[in-house]
Amino acid sequence: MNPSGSEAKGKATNTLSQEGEEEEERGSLDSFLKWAAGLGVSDSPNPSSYSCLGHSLGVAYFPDAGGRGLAAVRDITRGESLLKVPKSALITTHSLLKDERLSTELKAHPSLSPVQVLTVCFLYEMSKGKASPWHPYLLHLPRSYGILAAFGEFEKQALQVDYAIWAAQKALSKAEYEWKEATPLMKELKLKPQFLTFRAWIWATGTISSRTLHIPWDEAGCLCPVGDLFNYAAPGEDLNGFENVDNLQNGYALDDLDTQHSQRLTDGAFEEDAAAYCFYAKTNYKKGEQVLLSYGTYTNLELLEYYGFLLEDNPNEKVFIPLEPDIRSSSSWPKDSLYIHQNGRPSFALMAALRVWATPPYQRKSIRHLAYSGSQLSQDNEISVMTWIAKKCHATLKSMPTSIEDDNLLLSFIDKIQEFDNLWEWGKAMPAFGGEFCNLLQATNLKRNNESFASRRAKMLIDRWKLAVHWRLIYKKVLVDCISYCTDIINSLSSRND
Ligand SMILES: C[S@@+](CC[C@H](N)C(=O)[O-])C[C@H]1O[C@@H](n2cnc3c(N)ncnc32)[C@H](O)[C@@H]1O
Repeated sequence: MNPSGSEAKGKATNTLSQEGEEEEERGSLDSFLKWAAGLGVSDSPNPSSYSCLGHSLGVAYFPDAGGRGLAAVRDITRGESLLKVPKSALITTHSLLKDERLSTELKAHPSLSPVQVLTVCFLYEMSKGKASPWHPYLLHLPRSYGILAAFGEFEKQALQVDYAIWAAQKALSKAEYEWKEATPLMKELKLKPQFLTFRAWIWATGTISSRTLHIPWDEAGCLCPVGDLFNYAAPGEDLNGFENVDNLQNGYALDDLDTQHSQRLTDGAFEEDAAAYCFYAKTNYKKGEQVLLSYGTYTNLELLEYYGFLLEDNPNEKVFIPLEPDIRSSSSWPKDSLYIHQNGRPSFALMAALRVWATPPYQRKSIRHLAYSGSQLSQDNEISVMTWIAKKCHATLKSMPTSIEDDNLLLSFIDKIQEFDNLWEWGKAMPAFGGEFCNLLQATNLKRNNESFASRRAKMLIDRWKLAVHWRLIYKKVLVDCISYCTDIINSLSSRND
């Protein structure tokens, strides 16, 4: 272990393409960790001025789980204190407003939201370059974000599902609106031209949304040097055991347990007594393992929106299928409670709403309380609900432009895409995706004679495309699992009549 704690060995692995980036970054990383130690950040009860890491944690690369992150440099026991970041080291709107010019100019723009203000302050510091007191921190921030607001038309359409496309459009419109509103202030502050662009704004908002931690005194949150190097693990995995076919049929489903398991969703919090952001181990870790933080419960679409990644197995995933308006009007369940869980099981509310809807209107009033308490109404009712869901999932899958097999193939091609020097060569290799390929060409705006995927812009676009394809693939897999689940229930109920 490097004494600075900037490099952890063990289970972390590197890819070849990352090595160059790492080499480039290592210099700034060591000085960043030393700078943070100077601010009192430490993973040890006996802080060192040389590096803030090395006692419990070290920076390492996990290509399949978040890229750069923090690894255990020794065996760690659940509940142990891992890292403390003093209040004075947190980057908040308040700390940034110590800059007099910023503070004065801001007074003339009272309508900007707290997050807009933090974004402007952040870009202002970026624009100051080495003159910013936060320069060592700003230098090591990742340069690209695949957040939903960054999705162009091509990536949006690649999501294939209306509500996801709509969410991407909404994120983009919101970002555009907020950027335009904040631009006069940024001009008055004389930010360098590259920090005035919409691209810079998207990057800054992506950085802020994916790295800020909650603090009680500012709703925009804080940037937390070193504390923001923890990658994410979804909370709630341990609850999967609660749900099985029996208790679902009796009406108990994961969403009802949310209040129980939300008691401790995060493993880091600001502690007034310590005047520091404090991080604790949520589980036991072996030396070399990645230490993860649960930022909160998010569906994959929300993870894409705020963090720019998604999880293949996300216990908090919610998949929505198109529902006829009279299903919603026949019950009072909120729209966002009517979904399918990651394991293919319909949510409690979706089952209750469909049980009522599948009952003749004149009987609904008398059975509603039973359905709302999660009970099956009758065998016939249950079979018709399960049949309806299975058919709906099937029709939804059929209406999508590509199948699960297509998407799996496409994902493996996207992984290999960098091996092709030439876009047209790649296009020939995968005629099955002709339409999507043409759209990619248009989106990258690359001409026949300028065919490389090597440009940073093309690479970022392909990363976002991959995220979109991955998202729709997970969506489809959940529908397939839901069909199997409904079919099993139908078969089991029907066999009772035999
Ligand atoms: C707070 S930062 C974590 C540190 C970050 N990896 C870095 O290099 O600075 C959050 C970002 O890390 C990445 N990330 C975190 N957890 C992840 C995971 N489980 N899978 C993929 N990416 C993840 C995403 O890009 C996310 O926006």
